[in-house]
Amino acid sequence: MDPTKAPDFKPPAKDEQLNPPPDPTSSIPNSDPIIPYVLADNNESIDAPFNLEMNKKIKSRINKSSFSHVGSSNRSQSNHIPLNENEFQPLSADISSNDDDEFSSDKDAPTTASQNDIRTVEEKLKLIKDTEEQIRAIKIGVQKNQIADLEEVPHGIVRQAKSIENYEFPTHRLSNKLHNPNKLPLVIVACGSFSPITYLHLRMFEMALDAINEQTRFEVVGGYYSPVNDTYQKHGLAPAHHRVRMCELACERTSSWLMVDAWESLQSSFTRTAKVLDHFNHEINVKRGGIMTSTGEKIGVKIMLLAGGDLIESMGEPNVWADNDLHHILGNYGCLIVERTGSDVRSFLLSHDIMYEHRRNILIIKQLIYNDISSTKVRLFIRRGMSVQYLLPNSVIRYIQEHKLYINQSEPVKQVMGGKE
Ligand SMILES: Nc1ncnc2c1ncn2[C@@H]1O[C@H](COP(=O)(O)OP(=O)(O)OP(=O)(O)O)[C@@H](O)[C@H]1O
Ligand SMILES: NC(=O)c1ccc[n+]([C@@H]2O[C@H](COP(=O)(O)O)[C@@H](O)[C@H]2O)c1
Repeated sequence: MDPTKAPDFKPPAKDEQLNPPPDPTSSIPNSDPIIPYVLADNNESIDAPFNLEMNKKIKSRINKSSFSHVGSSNRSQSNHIPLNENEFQPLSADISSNDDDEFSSDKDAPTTASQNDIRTVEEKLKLIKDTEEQIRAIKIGVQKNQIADLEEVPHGIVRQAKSIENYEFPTHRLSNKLHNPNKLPLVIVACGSFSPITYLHLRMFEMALDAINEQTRFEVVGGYYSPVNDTYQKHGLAPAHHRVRMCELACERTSSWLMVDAWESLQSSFTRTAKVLDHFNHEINVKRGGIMTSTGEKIGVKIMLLAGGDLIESMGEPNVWADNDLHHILGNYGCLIVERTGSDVRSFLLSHDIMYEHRRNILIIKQLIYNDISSTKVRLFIRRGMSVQYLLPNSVIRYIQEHKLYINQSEPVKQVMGGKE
């Protein structure tokens, strides 16, 4: 739990620079904050549907900005990640009341656009509407990928290497292409112990997926677990290669979009979460050049940290996270926070200066069906010979049994009873 106990942990100094600094080749794509606001959500419930009026304005802006770029040299360089703000779709926050005037005057007096352009705009809007309707029609009911016959996925596929020399970034479920022309790509990364991974950890991603689809203009193109390194001093950590493998078994046979990345676990020491996210940015945006849009252009993928309320609250504890790291994580990437039973994440965000500063890049996800499966309790049940059926996937239970994990450990009563160390 306490990274200050990690062998290489140095207490953060004020204004400390990232040490070592992030890979200089790893430039963060200039991706927009997510919407809607979290604290300033205009009294709307967090699970309110996407604001249609705002959506219309954004679409209108998209059309305008794409027209303004037609023929520009930037646009024709199809292989670069847009780092120039002008090349991105507008922020909801950028759409001011002046824009409202601009939009209404466009409607009344299209003085600058030719008739041809207007037809193209209308056609384009119709295309967007049709695509959205199609997507909406497909999205009603249980999704095909949710009922994929995952039991058919072959057993025994090991994707992650056990040493950094043989490491390869997993991309077998990372989409190559954005499906929705109105959305921006997003990869979700969950950092944690996963000792062992449970159905709660799997559900967290599904909850995040629903929230992103409903409330933001991002399209999820991949999801990753990044199990923490063995040097992270936490009770109950099984060796990293077992935790990676259990995550892999859980993903391969229960999900059609989740993957496990062993990079963090294969490092020689504890890697701060800010650097782990830099690694994902490097692999996805720098090395792969982002993702293809429906128009064949490559754009940067936004990367966000997925975490539970307890992890976020640890950001307020002294000496656990460096301020610079928090600015880096929340400012350049962003955070999806799954509310944990009994924790008041909104009040915490309000009280935490750095979080509040980056609140537009943070989305709180309400658990509509509360799930509080705890890895600590699962380990306890295993030690006591009790059933853990239906708390975690069978393949993971089988693996724990085969490798005799968690049977000879003891953990402080305080941790088992719910008080984190
Ligand atoms: N009940 C929960 N609700 C929401 N998020 C949770 C819950 N339990 C765990 N998480 C989140 O899951 C991620 C991975 O958790 P991690 O495995 O590090 O701890 P844990 O699940 O609390 O396990 P342990 O019991 O070993 O402490 C973290 O972001 C954590 O906040
Ligand atoms: N300074 C940091 O980067 C920092 C501090 C505390 C926890 N973490 C990360 O949070 C995750 C979960 O931690 P816990 O299991 O202790 O809640 C781990 O992946 C850990 O690496 C990072």
